[in-house]
Amino acid sequence: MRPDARAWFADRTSSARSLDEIDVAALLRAKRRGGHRVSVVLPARNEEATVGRLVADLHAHWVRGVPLVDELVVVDSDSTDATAAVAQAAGAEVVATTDVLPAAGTRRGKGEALWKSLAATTGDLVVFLDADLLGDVAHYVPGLLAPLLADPQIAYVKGCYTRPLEVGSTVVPAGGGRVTELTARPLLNALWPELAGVVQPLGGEYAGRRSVLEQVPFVSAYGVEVGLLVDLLRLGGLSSLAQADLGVRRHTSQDAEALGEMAGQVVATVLSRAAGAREASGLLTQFRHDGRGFVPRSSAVAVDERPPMITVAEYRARLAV
Ligand SMILES: O=c1ccn([C@@H]2O[C@H](COP(=O)(O)OP(=O)(O)O)[C@@H](O)[C@H]2O)c(=O)[nH]1
Ligand SMILES: O=C(O)[C@@H](COP(=O)(O)O)O[C@H]1O[C@H](CO)[C@@H](O)[C@H](O)[C@H]1O
Repeated sequence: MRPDARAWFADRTSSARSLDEIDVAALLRAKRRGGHRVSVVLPARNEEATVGRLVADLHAHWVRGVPLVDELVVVDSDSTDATAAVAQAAGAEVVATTDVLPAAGTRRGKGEALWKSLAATTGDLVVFLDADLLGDVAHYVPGLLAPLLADPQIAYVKGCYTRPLEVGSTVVPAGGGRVTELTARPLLNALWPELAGVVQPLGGEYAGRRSVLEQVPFVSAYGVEVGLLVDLLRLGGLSSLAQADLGVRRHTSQDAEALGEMAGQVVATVLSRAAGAREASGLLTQFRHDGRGFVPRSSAVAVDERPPMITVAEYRARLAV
Protein backbone atom coordinates (compact mmCIF):
# COMPACT_ATOMS: atom_id res chain seq x y z
CA MET A 1 0.00 0.00 0.00
CA ARG A 2 1.12 3.57 -0.54
CA PRO A 3 2.30 5.29 2.66
CA ASP A 4 -0.84 7.47 2.83
CA ALA A 5 -3.11 4.43 2.47
CA ARG A 6 -1.07 2.48 5.02
CA ALA A 7 -1.19 5.35 7.51
CA TRP A 8 -4.93 5.76 6.97
CA PHE A 9 -5.48 2.04 7.48
CA ALA A 10 -3.52 2.17 10.76
CA ASP A 11 -5.06 5.40 12.08
CA ARG A 12 -8.62 5.24 10.81
CA THR A 13 -9.64 1.64 11.43
CA SER A 14 -11.57 1.10 14.67
CA SER A 15 -12.66 -2.21 16.17
CA ALA A 16 -16.31 -2.87 16.99
CA ARG A 17 -16.67 -6.58 16.43
CA SER A 18 -19.23 -7.02 19.20
CA LEU A 19 -20.95 -4.98 21.89
CA ASP A 20 -18.16 -6.06 24.24
CA GLU A 21 -15.81 -3.78 22.32
CA ILE A 22 -18.10 -0.73 22.41
CA ASP A 23 -18.74 1.71 25.29
CA VAL A 24 -22.38 2.38 24.42
CA ALA A 25 -22.97 4.61 27.45
CA ALA A 26 -20.11 6.85 26.38
CA LEU A 27 -21.57 7.01 22.86
CA LEU A 28 -24.95 8.06 24.27
CA ARG A 29 -23.27 10.79 26.29
CA ALA A 30 -21.35 11.99 23.23
CA LYS A 31 -24.54 11.97 21.16
CA ARG A 32 -26.36 14.08 23.75
CA ARG A 33 -23.38 16.39 24.30
CA GLY A 34 -23.18 17.01 20.57
CA GLY A 35 -26.93 17.45 20.15
CA HIS A 36 -26.97 14.80 17.45
CA ARG A 37 -30.00 13.11 15.92
CA VAL A 38 -29.45 9.64 14.42
CA SER A 39 -31.36 8.13 11.52
CA VAL A 40 -30.91 4.47 10.56
CA VAL A 41 -31.91 3.64 6.99
CA LEU A 42 -32.49 0.19 5.50
CA PRO A 43 -33.01 0.14 1.73
CA ALA A 44 -35.17 -2.88 1.02
CA ARG A 45 -36.37 -4.56 -2.14
CA ASN A 46 -38.21 -7.83 -1.53
CA GLU A 47 -36.59 -8.53 1.85
CA GLU A 48 -39.63 -9.90 3.72
CA ALA A 49 -37.60 -12.93 4.84
CA THR A 50 -34.97 -10.93 6.72
CA VAL A 51 -36.14 -7.36 7.36
CA GLY A 52 -38.49 -8.18 10.26
CA ARG A 53 -35.96 -9.82 12.54
CA LEU A 54 -33.36 -7.20 11.68
CA VAL A 55 -35.67 -4.26 12.39
CA ALA A 56 -37.00 -5.83 15.60
CA ASP A 57 -33.45 -6.38 16.85
CA LEU A 58 -32.32 -2.84 16.01
CA HIS A 59 -35.49 -1.36 17.49
CA ALA A 60 -35.11 -3.31 20.74
CA HIS A 61 -31.46 -2.36 21.14
CA TRP A 62 -31.34 1.26 19.98
CA VAL A 63 -34.86 2.71 20.05
CA ARG A 64 -36.60 1.02 22.98
CA GLY A 65 -33.34 0.17 24.76
CA VAL A 66 -30.39 2.56 24.69
CA PRO A 67 -31.83 5.54 22.71
CA LEU A 68 -28.98 5.86 20.22
CA VAL A 69 -31.40 5.91 17.27
CA ASP A 70 -34.09 8.53 16.75
CA GLU A 71 -35.43 7.27 13.41
CA LEU A 72 -35.46 3.69 12.11
CA VAL A 73 -36.60 3.88 8.50
CA VAL A 74 -37.06 1.15 5.90
CA VAL A 75 -37.14 2.51 2.37
CA ASP A 76 -39.36 0.22 0.34
CA SER A 77 -37.73 0.05 -3.08
CA ASP A 78 -40.51 -1.22 -5.36
CA SER A 79 -40.94 -4.42 -3.35
CA THR A 80 -43.49 -6.90 -4.63
CA ASP A 81 -43.53 -8.95 -1.44
CA ALA A 82 -44.59 -8.10 2.14
CA THR A 83 -41.41 -6.16 2.97
CA ALA A 84 -43.29 -2.98 3.95
CA ALA A 85 -45.81 -4.73 6.20
CA VAL A 86 -43.18 -6.91 7.86
CA ALA A 87 -40.89 -3.94 8.50
CA GLN A 88 -43.70 -1.81 9.91
CA ALA A 89 -44.89 -4.60 12.18
CA ALA A 90 -41.36 -4.93 13.50
CA GLY A 91 -41.21 -1.24 14.46
CA ALA A 92 -39.77 0.58 11.48
CA GLU A 93 -41.15 3.67 9.82
CA VAL A 94 -41.64 2.60 6.20
CA VAL A 95 -41.51 4.93 3.23
CA ALA A 96 -41.93 3.95 -0.40
CA THR A 97 -39.46 5.46 -2.85
CA THR A 98 -42.44 6.47 -5.00
CA ASP A 99 -43.83 8.59 -2.16
CA VAL A 100 -40.63 10.56 -1.53
CA LEU A 101 -40.03 13.65 -3.71
CA PRO A 102 -42.72 12.45 -6.13
CA ALA A 103 -42.07 15.40 -8.43
CA ALA A 104 -38.61 13.92 -9.06
CA GLY A 105 -40.12 10.64 -10.23
CA THR A 106 -38.70 7.29 -9.16
CA ARG A 107 -35.82 5.39 -10.67
CA ARG A 108 -34.95 1.75 -10.09
CA GLY A 109 -32.07 0.78 -7.87
CA LYS A 110 -30.55 0.74 -4.43
CA GLY A 111 -28.90 4.12 -4.86
CA GLU A 112 -32.27 5.70 -5.63
CA ALA A 113 -33.61 4.34 -2.35
CA LEU A 114 -30.61 5.76 -0.49
CA TRP A 115 -30.83 9.15 -2.22
CA LYS A 116 -34.52 9.45 -1.39
CA SER A 117 -33.86 8.37 2.19
CA LEU A 118 -32.13 11.72 2.75
CA ALA A 119 -35.41 13.47 2.00
CA ALA A 120 -37.32 11.08 4.23
CA THR A 121 -35.13 11.41 7.34
CA THR A 122 -33.96 14.22 9.62
CA GLY A 123 -30.88 12.96 11.45
CA ASP A 124 -27.61 14.84 11.14
CA LEU A 125 -25.98 11.41 11.37
CA VAL A 126 -27.30 8.77 8.99
CA VAL A 127 -26.51 5.03 9.25
CA PHE A 128 -27.17 2.75 6.26
CA LEU A 129 -27.63 -1.00 6.66
CA ASP A 130 -28.68 -3.56 4.09
CA ALA A 131 -32.00 -5.24 4.87
CA ASP A 132 -30.80 -8.77 3.99
CA LEU A 133 -28.25 -9.06 6.80
CA LEU A 134 -28.15 -12.36 8.67
CA GLY A 135 -26.98 -13.06 12.23
CA ASP A 136 -26.45 -10.68 15.14
CA VAL A 137 -25.63 -7.26 13.73
CA ALA A 138 -27.07 -4.85 16.35
CA HIS A 139 -23.53 -3.72 17.19
CA TYR A 140 -23.08 -2.40 13.64
CA VAL A 141 -24.99 0.78 14.59
CA PRO A 142 -22.82 1.94 17.52
CA GLY A 143 -19.74 0.62 15.72
CA LEU A 144 -20.39 2.89 12.75
CA LEU A 145 -21.46 5.88 14.87
CA ALA A 146 -18.49 5.81 17.24
CA PRO A 147 -15.90 7.42 14.91
CA LEU A 148 -18.39 10.15 13.92
CA LEU A 149 -19.17 10.93 17.56
CA ALA A 150 -15.50 10.88 18.53
CA ASP A 151 -13.93 13.00 15.81
CA PRO A 152 -15.65 15.93 14.04
CA GLN A 153 -13.07 15.62 11.25
CA ILE A 154 -14.52 12.24 10.27
CA ALA A 155 -17.49 12.57 7.92
CA TYR A 156 -18.01 9.03 6.59
CA VAL A 157 -17.42 5.60 8.12
CA LYS A 158 -17.45 2.32 6.16
CA GLY A 159 -18.10 -0.96 7.89
CA CYS A 160 -15.56 -3.71 7.27
CA TYR A 161 -15.83 -7.40 8.09
CA THR A 162 -14.97 -10.87 6.99
CA ARG A 163 -17.53 -12.10 4.50
CA PRO A 164 -18.48 -15.78 4.54
CA LEU A 165 -20.04 -16.98 1.31
CA GLU A 166 -23.24 -19.00 1.34
CA VAL A 167 -23.03 -21.53 -1.47
CA GLY A 168 -26.32 -23.43 -1.50
CA SER A 169 -26.70 -24.86 2.00
CA THR A 170 -23.01 -24.62 2.85
CA VAL A 171 -21.25 -21.56 4.25
CA VAL A 172 -17.57 -21.08 3.46
CA PRO A 173 -15.75 -18.74 5.89
CA ALA A 174 -14.46 -16.40 3.21
CA GLY A 175 -15.17 -15.62 -0.39
CA GLY A 176 -18.03 -13.16 -0.03
CA GLY A 177 -17.68 -9.75 -1.56
CA ARG A 178 -17.10 -11.16 -5.02
CA VAL A 179 -17.63 -7.90 -6.89
CA THR A 180 -15.40 -6.18 -4.36
CA GLU A 181 -12.55 -8.63 -4.84
CA LEU A 182 -12.82 -9.07 -8.59
CA THR A 183 -13.79 -5.57 -9.69
CA ALA A 184 -13.95 -2.73 -7.18
CA ARG A 185 -10.74 -3.37 -5.27
CA PRO A 186 -8.51 -3.73 -8.36
CA LEU A 187 -10.02 -0.63 -9.97
CA LEU A 188 -9.85 1.50 -6.82
CA ASN A 189 -6.28 0.41 -6.18
CA ALA A 190 -5.38 1.32 -9.74
CA LEU A 191 -7.11 4.66 -9.92
CA TRP A 192 -7.26 5.89 -6.29
CA PRO A 193 -4.41 4.10 -4.49
CA GLU A 194 -5.02 6.29 -1.45
CA LEU A 195 -8.16 4.17 -0.94
CA ALA A 196 -6.22 0.89 -0.90
CA GLY A 197 -6.70 0.63 2.87
CA VAL A 198 -10.48 0.47 2.59
CA VAL A 199 -11.23 -3.17 3.37
CA GLN A 200 -14.81 -3.27 2.11
CA PRO A 201 -15.34 -0.43 -0.39
CA LEU A 202 -18.66 -1.90 -1.54
CA GLY A 203 -19.95 -2.95 1.85
CA GLY A 204 -23.57 -1.96 2.35
CA GLU A 205 -23.10 -0.76 5.95
CA TYR A 206 -21.85 2.78 6.47
CA ALA A 207 -22.62 6.02 8.27
CA GLY A 208 -22.14 9.66 7.40
CA ARG A 209 -22.90 13.23 8.30
CA ARG A 210 -25.92 14.61 6.45
CA SER A 211 -23.91 17.78 5.78
CA VAL A 212 -21.63 15.82 3.41
CA LEU A 213 -24.11 13.21 2.13
CA GLU A 214 -26.33 15.97 0.77
CA GLN A 215 -23.37 17.46 -1.15
CA VAL A 216 -22.65 14.49 -3.42
CA PRO A 217 -24.52 12.64 -6.19
CA PHE A 218 -26.09 9.23 -5.50
CA VAL A 219 -25.66 6.75 -8.33
CA SER A 220 -29.10 5.18 -8.72
CA ALA A 221 -28.20 1.48 -8.86
CA TYR A 222 -25.41 -0.64 -7.39
CA GLY A 223 -22.71 1.87 -8.24
CA VAL A 224 -23.83 3.94 -5.27
CA GLU A 225 -21.20 2.68 -2.82
CA VAL A 226 -18.21 3.10 -5.07
CA GLY A 227 -19.56 6.46 -6.24
CA LEU A 228 -20.00 7.74 -2.71
CA LEU A 229 -16.54 6.55 -1.68
CA VAL A 230 -14.76 8.35 -4.52
CA ASP A 231 -16.94 11.46 -4.32
CA LEU A 232 -16.53 11.77 -0.54
CA LEU A 233 -12.78 11.26 -0.86
CA ARG A 234 -12.73 14.18 -3.26
CA LEU A 235 -15.03 16.28 -1.09
CA GLY A 236 -13.30 15.90 2.27
CA GLY A 237 -10.02 14.11 1.66
CA LEU A 238 -8.79 10.78 3.02
CA SER A 239 -8.71 12.14 6.60
CA SER A 240 -12.50 12.63 6.51
CA LEU A 241 -13.01 8.89 5.97
CA ALA A 242 -12.79 6.02 8.48
CA GLN A 243 -13.73 2.37 8.77
CA ALA A 244 -15.01 0.21 11.61
CA ASP A 245 -14.21 -3.49 11.90
CA LEU A 246 -17.66 -4.98 12.61
CA GLY A 247 -16.51 -8.60 12.72
CA VAL A 248 -18.46 -10.82 10.34
CA ARG A 249 -21.09 -9.97 7.75
CA ARG A 250 -23.48 -12.51 6.32
CA HIS A 251 -26.26 -11.67 3.90
CA THR A 252 -28.44 -13.33 1.30
CA SER A 253 -26.25 -13.57 -1.77
CA GLN A 254 -27.11 -13.16 -5.43
CA ASP A 255 -26.00 -15.42 -8.26
CA ALA A 256 -23.01 -14.79 -10.52
CA GLU A 257 -25.11 -13.36 -13.33
CA ALA A 258 -26.70 -10.76 -11.06
CA LEU A 259 -23.29 -9.89 -9.63
CA GLY A 260 -21.97 -9.59 -13.16
CA GLU A 261 -24.51 -6.86 -13.83
CA MET A 262 -23.64 -5.26 -10.49
CA ALA A 263 -19.98 -5.31 -11.51
CA GLY A 264 -20.94 -3.61 -14.76
CA GLN A 265 -22.60 -0.83 -12.80
CA VAL A 266 -19.58 -0.51 -10.52
CA VAL A 267 -17.20 -0.32 -13.51
CA ALA A 268 -19.39 2.29 -15.21
CA THR A 269 -19.41 4.39 -12.05
CA VAL A 270 -15.63 4.12 -11.63
CA LEU A 271 -15.10 5.13 -15.25
CA SER A 272 -17.45 8.09 -14.80
CA ARG A 273 -15.17 9.31 -11.97
CA ALA A 274 -11.83 8.42 -13.49
CA ALA A 275 -10.48 11.55 -15.17
CA GLY A 276 -9.86 11.13 -18.85
CA ALA A 277 -11.46 7.72 -19.02
CA ARG A 278 -12.87 6.80 -22.40
CA GLU A 279 -16.61 7.21 -22.55
CA ALA A 280 -17.92 3.92 -21.20
CA SER A 281 -20.26 2.00 -23.51
CA GLY A 282 -22.93 1.82 -20.85
CA LEU A 283 -23.71 -1.74 -21.84
CA LEU A 284 -22.72 -5.11 -20.43
CA THR A 285 -23.22 -8.27 -22.41
CA GLN A 286 -23.24 -11.61 -20.62
CA PHE A 287 -23.82 -15.07 -22.08
CA ARG A 288 -26.02 -18.00 -21.18
CA HIS A 289 -25.72 -21.38 -22.83
CA ASP A 290 -29.05 -22.92 -23.91
CA GLY A 291 -27.64 -26.29 -24.69
CA ARG A 292 -27.10 -25.45 -28.36
CA GLY A 293 -25.01 -22.33 -28.12
CA PHE A 294 -24.27 -19.12 -26.22
CA VAL A 295 -27.14 -16.67 -25.91
CA PRO A 296 -26.03 -13.04 -25.40
CA ARG A 297 -27.82 -11.01 -22.73
CA SER A 298 -27.11 -7.30 -22.62
CA SER A 299 -28.01 -4.98 -19.78
CA ALA A 300 -27.69 -1.26 -19.43
CA VAL A 301 -25.04 -0.38 -16.86
CA ALA A 302 -24.67 3.27 -17.82
CA VAL A 303 -24.39 5.60 -14.88
CA ASP A 304 -27.72 7.19 -14.04
CA GLU A 305 -27.40 9.41 -11.03
CA ARG A 306 -29.26 12.00 -9.01
CA PRO A 307 -27.81 15.44 -8.18
CA PRO A 308 -26.72 16.41 -4.64
CA MET A 309 -29.88 16.61 -2.55
CA ILE A 310 -29.00 20.14 -1.46
CA THR A 311 -29.68 21.28 -5.02
CA VAL A 312 -33.32 20.10 -4.77
CA ALA A 313 -35.53 23.09 -3.94
CA GLU A 314 -38.20 20.95 -2.27
CA TYR A 315 -35.55 19.47 0.00
CA ARG A 316 -34.12 22.91 0.89
CA ALA A 317 -37.63 24.19 1.59
CA ARG A 318 -38.11 21.35 4.05
CA LEU A 319 -34.87 22.25 5.82
CA ALA A 320 -35.99 25.84 6.09
CA VAL A 321 -39.06 24.81 8.10
O1 LIG B 1 -33.24 -1.88 -6.33
C1 LIG B 1 -32.81 -2.19 -5.21
C2 LIG B 1 -31.84 -3.21 -5.02
C3 LIG B 1 -31.42 -3.54 -3.74
N1 LIG B 1 -31.96 -2.86 -2.67
C4 LIG B 1 -31.55 -3.21 -1.31
O2 LIG B 1 -30.17 -2.91 -1.16
C5 LIG B 1 -29.55 -3.86 -0.28
C6 LIG B 1 -28.39 -4.54 -1.00
O3 LIG B 1 -28.91 -5.11 -2.19
P1 LIG B 1 -28.59 -6.67 -2.55
O4 LIG B 1 -28.81 -7.52 -1.34
O5 LIG B 1 -29.37 -6.97 -3.77
O6 LIG B 1 -27.05 -6.60 -2.90
P2 LIG B 1 -25.94 -7.62 -2.37
O7 LIG B 1 -25.90 -7.44 -0.88
O8 LIG B 1 -26.36 -8.99 -2.78
O9 LIG B 1 -24.70 -7.15 -3.02
C7 LIG B 1 -30.65 -4.84 0.13
O10 LIG B 1 -31.20 -4.42 1.37
C8 LIG B 1 -31.67 -4.69 -0.99
O11 LIG B 1 -32.99 -5.01 -0.59
C9 LIG B 1 -32.88 -1.84 -2.84
O12 LIG B 1 -33.33 -1.23 -1.86
N2 LIG B 1 -33.28 -1.54 -4.10
O1 LIG C 1 -19.27 -6.53 -1.98
C1 LIG C 1 -19.66 -7.20 -2.98
O2 LIG C 1 -18.88 -7.72 -3.79
C2 LIG C 1 -21.18 -7.35 -3.26
C3 LIG C 1 -21.53 -8.84 -3.45
O3 LIG C 1 -21.24 -9.53 -2.28
P1 LIG C 1 -21.34 -11.16 -2.24
O4 LIG C 1 -20.32 -11.68 -3.21
O5 LIG C 1 -22.75 -11.54 -2.61
O6 LIG C 1 -21.01 -11.51 -0.81
O7 LIG C 1 -21.94 -6.83 -2.18
C4 LIG C 1 -21.92 -5.44 -1.95
O8 LIG C 1 -21.96 -4.68 -3.14
C5 LIG C 1 -23.10 -3.91 -3.48
C6 LIG C 1 -22.65 -2.87 -4.53
O9 LIG C 1 -21.83 -1.89 -3.94
C7 LIG C 1 -23.70 -3.22 -2.26
O10 LIG C 1 -24.85 -2.46 -2.63
C8 LIG C 1 -24.12 -4.31 -1.29
O11 LIG C 1 -24.69 -3.71 -0.12
C9 LIG C 1 -22.92 -5.11 -0.86
O12 LIG C 1 -23.42 -6.28 -0.24
